[in-house]
Amino acid sequence: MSKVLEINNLRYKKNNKLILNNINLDLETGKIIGLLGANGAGKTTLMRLIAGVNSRTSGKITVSGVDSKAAIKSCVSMTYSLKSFKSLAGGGWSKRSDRVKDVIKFYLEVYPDFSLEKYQQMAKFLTIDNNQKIEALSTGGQEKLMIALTLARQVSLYLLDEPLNGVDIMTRKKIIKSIIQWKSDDSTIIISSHYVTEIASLLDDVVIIKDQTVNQVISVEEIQTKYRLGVEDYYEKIYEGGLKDE
Ligand SMILES: Nc1ncnc2c1ncn2[C@@H]1O[C@H](COP(=O)(O)OP(=O)(O)OP(=O)(O)O)[C@@H](O)[C@H]1O
Repeated sequence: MSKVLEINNLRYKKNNKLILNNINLDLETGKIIGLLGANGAGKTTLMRLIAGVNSRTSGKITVSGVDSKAAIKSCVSMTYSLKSFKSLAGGGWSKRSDRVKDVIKFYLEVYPDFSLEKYQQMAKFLTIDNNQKIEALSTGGQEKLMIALTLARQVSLYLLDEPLNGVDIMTRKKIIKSIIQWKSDDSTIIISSHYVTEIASLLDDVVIIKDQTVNQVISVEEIQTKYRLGVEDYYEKIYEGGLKDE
């Protein structure tokens, strides 16, 4: 199986504070990977570094065999908050962004890999109204829109940062179903979430960030067979520092 992501000795400092250190990670194509860690562990930062939104202090990131920021941006699709999107996208769309359909138009212009057909299928499934005003979207409505926009790009790596935050249980289930339904076999999804039990059924592998670095990379199968634990219990034990090899 080919590698979708290789990270070597990644280090990231912000305002003289060390946020991530000595990150080494190899991920194979085709999987759904849970990125787990406590508040402030550095999950969002790691995703932004992979997507090329933040610049690393040192180290190397390779996505689908390419390592320049510009090339990586065309291989990676990440969820952003709609509020922050103006600056991420270099501005411009907010003047036209009254309604969902304006954001779709913006995606079509900016991302040549954006599939309108795939977006429309997901929008139907997630009951997104393309005529709705952006400012009138609820938190769940914004998350659903961001998921549909992100997954409608045809790339090798998707980064879903807390897509279930502030979202009710029915919507969480719908978002999880849409991830399963619209993931292609040759793409990889990294998903961060504090709803560990809810996303567990999606996951092939788990990456745990602790003490500013990658503490664990393990398959869900190994968690279940070797440790006889569910993903959430395993994660809690790692954070408590109490897990020993059997
Ligand atoms: N602009 C900044 N300047 C300084 N420190 C920052 C900045 N942005 C984030 N940090 C710090 O970086 C660390 C990692 O933050 P990050 O948002 O990546 O964590 P996270 O794992 O995504 O957390 P959460 O689960 O709460 O979303 C935190 O300690 C945070 O305070």
